[in-house]
Amino acid sequence: MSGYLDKGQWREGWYDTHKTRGEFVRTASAFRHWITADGSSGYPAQAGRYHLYVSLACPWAHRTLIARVLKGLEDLVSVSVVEPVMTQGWHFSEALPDHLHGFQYLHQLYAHADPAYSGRVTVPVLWDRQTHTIVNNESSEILRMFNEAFAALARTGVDLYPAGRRPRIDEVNAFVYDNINNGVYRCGFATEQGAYERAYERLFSALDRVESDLGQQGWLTGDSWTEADWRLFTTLVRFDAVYFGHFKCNRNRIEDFPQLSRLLRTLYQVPGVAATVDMDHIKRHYYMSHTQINPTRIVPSGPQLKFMELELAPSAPAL
Ligand SMILES: N[C@@H](CCC(=O)N[C@@H](CS)C(=O)NCC(=O)O)C(=O)O
Repeated sequence: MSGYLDKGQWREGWYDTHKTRGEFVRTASAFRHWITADGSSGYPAQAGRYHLYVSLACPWAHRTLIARVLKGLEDLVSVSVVEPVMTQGWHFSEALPDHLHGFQYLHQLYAHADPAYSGRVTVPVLWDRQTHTIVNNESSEILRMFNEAFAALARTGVDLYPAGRRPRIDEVNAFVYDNINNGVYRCGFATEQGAYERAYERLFSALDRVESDLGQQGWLTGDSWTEADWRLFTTLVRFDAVYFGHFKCNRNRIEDFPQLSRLLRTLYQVPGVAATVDMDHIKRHYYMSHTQINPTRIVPSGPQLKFMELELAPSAPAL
């Protein structure tokens, strides 16, 4: 079961959708410090200083793991992975330990950063070994920091947010976030029929629009991928296995959209990316953690996912 911290104390509980007429409204991330190349923010980009906490199930955390791999930051930024099924929220185990503090629960990390913290305990979390605090727990910002602040230290010259395309990337990100990334959650976590139906219409009309745009230009913002494509990818990769059934996003599968499934297959093939996709964590997390949606906690055996059956390029490294 999930919950939240109330002045540093753990409490069980889910999002209260009564106040919002059955609609799921995501809360804003609380830690918003910024790592810079020159350290003027107090958080300089340095090898070995920062530690990333992720769930392999979570699409927001997934963006940061992908950026870490594409930039080649594996030796610079270390990682701990939480267990996929929630008990007192995200937690660790012998198999998946907290490499830095040996905590049992992620909420202990939040309370360690701020003993009076009130709010949800979410992944991803970027931790600073030097100041012993959470630098940032907002995935879109961690992604940008990995891209920009670490550029000089990175193993690759990949630029996920090229200067000339920023306005277009920002525009696409806003549309994809509101309607698709968060849109699937709005369907799945709706607690009234009307709220669900509105979310469903909005989600599929957005997918139709992206499908048609992709037919014109190949990638979301031009002739090569950027962070905008990767931010869509983490939702596409979970869609047929989880959102279609568990979140009732079932007008079509991604497999039924020629352009969206092409994008999914192509991005999945980029070296290093397949190792960041853990379908077992993804399925177990959603089907076993959201007992308000799936009380039996049975994890479906299917579907067969064609994009995962393709042979990978031999250079793909492990996570
Ligand atoms: N705005 C955050 C959202 C992160 C988020 O909602 N993560 C989910 C997992 S997919 C989480 O940790 N939820 C736990 C909870 O809300 O209790 C981000 O993008 O980093």
